Amino acid sequence: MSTLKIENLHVSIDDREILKGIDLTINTGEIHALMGPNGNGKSTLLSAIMGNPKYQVTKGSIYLDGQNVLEMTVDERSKAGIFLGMQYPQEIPGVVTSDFLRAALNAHQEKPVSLFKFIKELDKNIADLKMDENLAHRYLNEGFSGGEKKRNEILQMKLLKPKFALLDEIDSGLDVDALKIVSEAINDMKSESFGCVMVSHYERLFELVPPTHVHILVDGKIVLSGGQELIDRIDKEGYRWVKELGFEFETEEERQPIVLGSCGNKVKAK
Ligand SMILES: Nc1ncnc2c1ncn2[C@@H]1O[C@H](COP(=O)(O)OP(=O)(O)OP(=O)(O)O)[C@@H](O)[C@H]1O
Repeated sequence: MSTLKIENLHVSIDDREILKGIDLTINTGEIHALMGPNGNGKSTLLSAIMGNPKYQVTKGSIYLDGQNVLEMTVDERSKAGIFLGMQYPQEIPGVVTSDFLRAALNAHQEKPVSLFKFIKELDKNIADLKMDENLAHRYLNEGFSGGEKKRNEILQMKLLKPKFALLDEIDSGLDVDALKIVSEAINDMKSESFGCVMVSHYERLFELVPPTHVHILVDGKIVLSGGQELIDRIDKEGYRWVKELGFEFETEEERQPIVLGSCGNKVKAK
């Protein structure tokens, strides 16, 4: 089993503090849902774990099986088994998608993958994801539709086989059929050597890929952790009730998220 452990993480962008003390432990074999109102720091958390230099870690730690992730470069994090499926995948004109995928795969292995094996695996995954095979011969994400970009992120995940996938609104832009295909692809990855954090605003993704843990992030802090009952309540009532619980964090102990019982009541108050 592998563990990604985040403790008291504070992250700023241009000197504005966005994350204000995140504690989150993800083990392989677990699927964590991360929800929260717009602009409260969910993508910031995933980008900081992946090492985007725009996001400055000012306090706290991230460890992967005892290795200090904050001391690693982005490609070292990727080689160590962390993968980010981006909310807004970048278009890279001039870089052919299949060349990019092969280079990424080779960077993760001691010996380069043979062209035959790579093409076989690429073709299989493209077929599984019901992608247009011409996409692999086009420049990376250039002119791809929103849904094609998201499937391309999942294609990368399937080829790289990370220990931990951080999927940022992977469901946005997907039509109902594509959402089922992508969900199946995530479910196929499930194993004792794969863990996942999925950010989404919508219950549907979590119906198709049921999470083992659910967290709500408000104003840079994980304020509630629980199970499916949190998703159901957010779907019915939005976030107002979460904000009305009122959160102030003055001590380390208070910073621990509240855990809700199955009926949605607090079982461990701050
Ligand atoms: N590159 C950036 N430059 C400046 N501000 C940023 C940048 N990235 C994020 N922010 C700001 O940080 C805050 C948190 O943004 P973030 O994208 O993490 O929120 P989120 O919870 O993922 O929101 P959403 O649900 O809308 O995707 C927002 O106020 C956002 O404007």
